[in-house]
Amino acid sequence: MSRLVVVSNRVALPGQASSGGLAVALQAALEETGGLWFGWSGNIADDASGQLHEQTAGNIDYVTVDLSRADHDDYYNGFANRTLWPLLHFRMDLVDYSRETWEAYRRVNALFADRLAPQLRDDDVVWIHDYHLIPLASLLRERGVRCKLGFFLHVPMPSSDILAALPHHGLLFEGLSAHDLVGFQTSRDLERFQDYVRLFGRGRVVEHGVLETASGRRLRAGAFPISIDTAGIERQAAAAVGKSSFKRLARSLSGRALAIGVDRLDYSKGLPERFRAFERYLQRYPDQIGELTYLQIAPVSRGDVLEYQTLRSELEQLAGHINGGHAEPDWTPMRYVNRNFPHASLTGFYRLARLGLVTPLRDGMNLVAKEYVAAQDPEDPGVLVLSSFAGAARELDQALLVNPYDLDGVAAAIARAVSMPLEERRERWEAMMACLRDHDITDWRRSYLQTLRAA
Ligand SMILES: O=P(O)(O)OC[C@H]1O[C@H](O[C@H]2O[C@H](CO)[C@@H](O)[C@H](O)[C@H]2O)[C@H](O)[C@@H](O)[C@@H]1O
Ligand SMILES: O=c1ccn([C@@H]2O[C@H](COP(=O)(O)OP(=O)(O)O)[C@@H](O)[C@H]2O)c(=O)[nH]1
Repeated sequence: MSRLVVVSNRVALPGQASSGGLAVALQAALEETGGLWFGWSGNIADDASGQLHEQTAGNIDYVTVDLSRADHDDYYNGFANRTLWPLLHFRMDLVDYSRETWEAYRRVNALFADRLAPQLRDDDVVWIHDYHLIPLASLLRERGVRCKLGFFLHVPMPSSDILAALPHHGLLFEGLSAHDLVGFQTSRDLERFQDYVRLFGRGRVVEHGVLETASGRRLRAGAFPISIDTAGIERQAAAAVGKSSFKRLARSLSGRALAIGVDRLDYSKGLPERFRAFERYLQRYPDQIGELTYLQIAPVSRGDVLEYQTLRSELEQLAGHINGGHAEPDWTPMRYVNRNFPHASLTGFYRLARLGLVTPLRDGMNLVAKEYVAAQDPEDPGVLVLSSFAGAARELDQALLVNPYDLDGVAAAIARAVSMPLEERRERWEAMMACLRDHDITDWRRSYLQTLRAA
């Protein structure tokens, strides 16, 4: 069997806490097959980019690259997270484009190609991940790499009119054609990409899932919804009940129900809207006052980026406002925590929560939604309130689906979840769990790699 080489900006190095879905999912996928994981080391070097680090843990070899402060600022904080991230999440109002950060993005991709190419063998299968590394495959081909190259986009693919607003969009997205397979989270993302190729990319859709570029090269494209280690999360959640973190949280609730949200502190996650919807729930359902405590875990993410700093201040203000206006001497409606928790604790928190609140404005998939479902007690499962704009909503359609912009609708879903009878909770949970058992992380990895190998 050929070696699997995974390439991503974020690498879950052994012993490091990581709160992003990509790192969590790739760790699980690589543990099954072994292979090489290549990406950014997480270090910011004083002088130049490019220092390599190598280590091995279990069946995974890690090769990572340091970035200089300037490259990190312009490539990661800049073009990746202030240009592409908002663009791909339908937020043109937040897109900040400059030629300087675009050049840095290309420079860092070229650096990755320079460092990775000598490590590759012709029979490797290379799987490149996400918007940070769109040009990498064409740069590897320029360096003589001949092995299979696949790409997976973890974030949404927006409408082609939005993509076309990006200067140099042609140059950027044509780079995808150097792959043998391009994967998306949902069939909607795939359809929107095909529209782009047809309308703006000077290419054509030969048939659904087969594209021909302007230069005549053919590639495959498909939808491969990412998932979780369903059985592992089930086991972890059942075991978490005996842990002190679970018991402390349970005791602190004094018999009240718990609603939980777990999100990186990111504007795509719809946190201000969710906080406001929770306040709307407190205002509209006075008979339920004091019955539900809302815990929001929101580890700080991309904290050097202005928009994320502004969001953090906004959320602190909102949480203070909601608690100031609605708390009782013996009860605080919401708890807002900026710490990162390991899965061993999180899965217990999910299980304790009667209600999982996952209401992003846009999200490629959202693994938290899937983890919340997998962590439930089959005898007494909680209810998932899920945004229709998360990729996960395509599969978890037995959740209470909401429009995160509709605060009254989200408030009503919270009230409904609090009082939902056990029988209905079980029915909904069983349907969602059946889907997660059939489509877990192993299924995702296998179906993508089988398609890539056959492409
Ligand atoms: O690496 P960071 O900048 O710290 O950000 C964390 C990750 O965020 C994004 O995750 C996406 O991937 C998840 C798994 O497929 C998906 O469920 C979620 O909807 C996406 O937002 C980002 O795409 C990753 O590259 C980051 O590592
Ligand atoms: O304190 C935390 C917060 C989040 N996560 C994990 O980070 C991932 C978040 O992935 P998701 O797809 O929901 O969103 P992303 O952050 O990748 O956009 C999930 O596996 C969470 O369990 C974690 O381990 N600890």
